[in-house]
Amino acid sequence: MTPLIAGNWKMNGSRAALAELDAIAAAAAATPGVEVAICPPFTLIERAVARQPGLLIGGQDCHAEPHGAFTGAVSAAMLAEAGARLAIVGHSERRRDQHETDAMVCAKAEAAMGAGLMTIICVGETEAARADGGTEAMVARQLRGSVPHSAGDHLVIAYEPIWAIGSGQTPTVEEVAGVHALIRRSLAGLLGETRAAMVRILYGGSVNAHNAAALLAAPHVDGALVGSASLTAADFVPIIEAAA
Ligand SMILES: O=C(CO)COP(=O)(O)O
Repeated sequence: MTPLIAGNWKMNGSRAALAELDAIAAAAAATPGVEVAICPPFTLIERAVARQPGLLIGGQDCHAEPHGAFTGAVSAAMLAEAGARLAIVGHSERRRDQHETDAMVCAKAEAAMGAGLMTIICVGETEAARADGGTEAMVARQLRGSVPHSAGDHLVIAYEPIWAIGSGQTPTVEEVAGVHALIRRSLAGLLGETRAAMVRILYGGSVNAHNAAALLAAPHVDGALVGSASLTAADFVPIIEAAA
């Protein structure tokens, strides 16, 4: 399986920051065995695609409906028309701040796949669930609710423990391997063994140049979803290289 290293710029970046894509694209071209994606804010997608057409450029969200009276929202088809080839849905920051439920995330994922976009569905436990030993139950429940039954090879899952995002803390490599194995088993139950085997499962949460190699070497870790360390080529390129 080709590893995927995806950067989520969140609400960061500017036209000037797109200059970082040049060195990122060069690193991606030099490591053909690794797929590299950047998800900038919506407003930068077209320029990012124009600047580096070889990179996979994506959106950080999409609406479940194709069009209509949804002020502030962007549909999956609009992302695709802007040149995006993937979409992140169900990021924990949107589940928290926009109150997105599993059902809403599932509808967004269906819309994104319907528009032909590679679709990264994010799951991950809260700190409280982890403290109670509830990590696997929470992740399995999110998968059951968020993964469309029709999902095929466009599907990517990102396991992002909420407490690890932006905190500098990560689970141990063994813990990550355990949750990724659970995700693979859950997907097999939802989609069947054959389709589940094709789904890339990314780890996200405080991935950096120092911890990437160990995390990416864990079983069932097929790439990374990177936040702050994707904002500059200096931080992101070593993570791409660690996946090679
Ligand atoms: O939320 C994340 C990516 O989607 C992870 O963010 P950080 O890499 O900044 O912890």
